[in-house]
Amino acid sequence: MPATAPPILDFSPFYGTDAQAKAKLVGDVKNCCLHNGFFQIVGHKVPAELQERTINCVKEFFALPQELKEKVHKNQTTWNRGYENLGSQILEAGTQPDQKEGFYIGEEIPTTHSYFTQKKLNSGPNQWPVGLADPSAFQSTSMEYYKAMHALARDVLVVIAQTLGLAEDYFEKGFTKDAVATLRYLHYPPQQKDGDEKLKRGIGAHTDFGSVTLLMQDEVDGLQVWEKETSEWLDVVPTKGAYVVNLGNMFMRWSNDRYISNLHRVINKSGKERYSVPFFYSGNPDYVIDCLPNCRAEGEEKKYPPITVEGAVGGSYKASYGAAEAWKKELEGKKTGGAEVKVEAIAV
Ligand SMILES: O=C(O)CCC(=O)C(=O)O
Ligand SMILES: [Fe+2]
Repeated sequence: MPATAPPILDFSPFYGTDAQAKAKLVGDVKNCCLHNGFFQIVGHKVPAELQERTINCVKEFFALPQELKEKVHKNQTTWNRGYENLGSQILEAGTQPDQKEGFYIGEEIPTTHSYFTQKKLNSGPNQWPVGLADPSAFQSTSMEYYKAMHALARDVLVVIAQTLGLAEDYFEKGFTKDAVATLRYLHYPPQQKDGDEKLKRGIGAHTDFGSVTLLMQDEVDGLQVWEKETSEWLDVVPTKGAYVVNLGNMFMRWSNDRYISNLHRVINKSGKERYSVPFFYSGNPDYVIDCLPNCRAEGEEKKYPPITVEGAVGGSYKASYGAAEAWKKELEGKKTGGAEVKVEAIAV
């Protein structure tokens, strides 16, 4: 059978009473988690109208004059909220900086909150742009969508718990309490059709850092998922209203590598502007990630020592920005005849 992009699963049985349909959903999700940790869902409860309003916010923000975007630059915070220029991150060693610009949003955490004072995982106040038609609508829509993503992530985790034979509320007992998550608005300008595919990426091949990612794509394609069985990149053709769901590195570690955090990338060769909205669910920063039950055969050792969510997610994040800085220094070095800086392989 030819390899296909992540299957589209109907999530609606999760909200219904049909036990057989629920069991099928759990079985399908399990197969995907074992295969490459990627699936797509329709039949969720996020209103299409809210998705559309959110995508409109994304487009309006990136259409702002550059100086207005830079007024809310994320470098003005140490907690990574706000605008990020094109080319700020390298997610694939050996490629040029990623051809995307972004805007980061998270929980509105006041500077008096312990998450802020203890510098927990990107926690702090958001930065909100000015110059939009209705700045307060941008803010309220963004936060409404952010909350809807939290709810959907928790529902997906209930199903994932069941795929491992765990109680439905397994993750709700601590992991999802006061959980940290990041919503990211992304814009990928069109890349030249004859561009060097090997070196230019919208986002270089990478795996995500956290537990689960929920991605809304607009109608322009470009996302590809690595298929290890056939060694090829499979296009994830956008399906209106669907979420691409994938497991991140922390979940893979948590499951003793039973479930997969898989490589994916974006190359925007469509000739059109591409927009997407990933939501990265990290979890409670103090929660300790230690091999989940039912993830080891009799007598099999744990592969990893326990680590907090903060420890697992925080480190990978820093590495990907360090690589882009190193690349820029290397260029400068070449121009001035200075010493070359080697771009390190990135552990993401
Ligand atoms: O834009 C996309 O389709 C994918 C984005 C992504 O993989 C990421 O931000 O980690
Ligand atoms: Fe990703």
